[in-house]
Amino acid sequence: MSHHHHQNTLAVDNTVNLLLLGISESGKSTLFKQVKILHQNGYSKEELMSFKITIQNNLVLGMAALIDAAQQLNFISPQTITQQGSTTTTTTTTTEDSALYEHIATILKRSSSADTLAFDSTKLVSIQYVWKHEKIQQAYHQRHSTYQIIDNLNYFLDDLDRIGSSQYVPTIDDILHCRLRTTGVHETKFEFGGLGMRLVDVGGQRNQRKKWIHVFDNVTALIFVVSLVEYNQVLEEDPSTIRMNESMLLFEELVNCSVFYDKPVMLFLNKVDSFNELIKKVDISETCFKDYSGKKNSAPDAIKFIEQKFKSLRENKDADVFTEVTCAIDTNNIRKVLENLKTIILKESLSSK
Ligand SMILES: Nc1nc2c(ncn2[C@@H]2O[C@H](COP(=O)(O)OP(=O)(O)OP(=O)(O)O)[C@@H](O)[C@H]2O)c(=O)[nH]1
Ligand SMILES: [Mg+2]
Repeated sequence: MSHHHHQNTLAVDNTVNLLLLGISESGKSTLFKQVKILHQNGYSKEELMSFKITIQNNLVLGMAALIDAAQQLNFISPQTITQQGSTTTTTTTTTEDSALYEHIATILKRSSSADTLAFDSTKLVSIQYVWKHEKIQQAYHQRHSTYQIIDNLNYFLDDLDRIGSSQYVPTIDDILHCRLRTTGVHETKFEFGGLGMRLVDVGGQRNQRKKWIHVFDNVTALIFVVSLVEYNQVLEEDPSTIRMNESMLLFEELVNCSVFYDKPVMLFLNKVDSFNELIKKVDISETCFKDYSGKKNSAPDAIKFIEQKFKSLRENKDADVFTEVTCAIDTNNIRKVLENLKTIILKESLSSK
């Protein structure tokens, strides 16, 4: 095949334009980070340090969300904490309980003027105490689907001594585990097996999606990212909607619109590591897949089912949906996934005329 054939699907400058789309927290930016690790220069010390604040915010905001959830689920009493973070309980509590509420108050304390909850090292002991507390652990492992806890909170909380130290420099693993919501449009270019690639990352929350239209020109392939644990999570923007349902609606809308109708579509079923744990506790038929009649608590069966659900949404039956089950925080996994992606892109661009 001659190079002329590439021109049909690749952009005029022979660049492969890849678009990462999907709802919030599906893992788009984590994949974007992997490209930097695998195909660009990785992270310099300065770049690693720039994540320190994000990680510390993950710690304290994550803890606050967990405390809130523990109250809502009645693991700890809700009346005891005021907005200012002081305890107001007058009921008799055990010594252990009053220690817990004091530490909670310390974590939720806001610096005098600013009203945002911020990290400072004086909160470390309290974060450690509260995280280890039995009731908080129970709340965390309840994994109830109606509250918002960032995915990898335990990763950071279990390593508090390292992360809280004044000498702390974030590692690559820390970067891959931390959570920073994307706003706006981010693009990066890299060379991969003789191909020039351009990868675009956008924010997935509802209020970010109106910006997507601006990146729909000259797309080579769509990479739609779904977090497999979404079946047990609700949207932050709209707690009455199960995330997986939002993902399916969005996928259906995108793959059937004229921009992507004939384009290669890659479906990344992400967070398989967390999914493999969750599926043991919560079956997909308990939440958004009431029609699932496969083997209960079986990861492979559930994944197959979810894959079929998504695939069936594509109206263009001449076009495939290429599925990859991924773990975006695992660099070796993403190395293989990107190899497969390249193979598919090359095959597709050759076969389309
Ligand atoms: N355990 C685990 N965590 C993951 C995986 N992929 C992403 N995460 C975590 O999930 C969280 C959200 O990932 P992001 O990449 O920021 O999600 P996003 O799709 O860019 O979200 P928006 O920018 O809001 O659209 C981060 O804390 C990631 O570390 C995975 O495969 N396994
Ligand atoms: Mg993002």
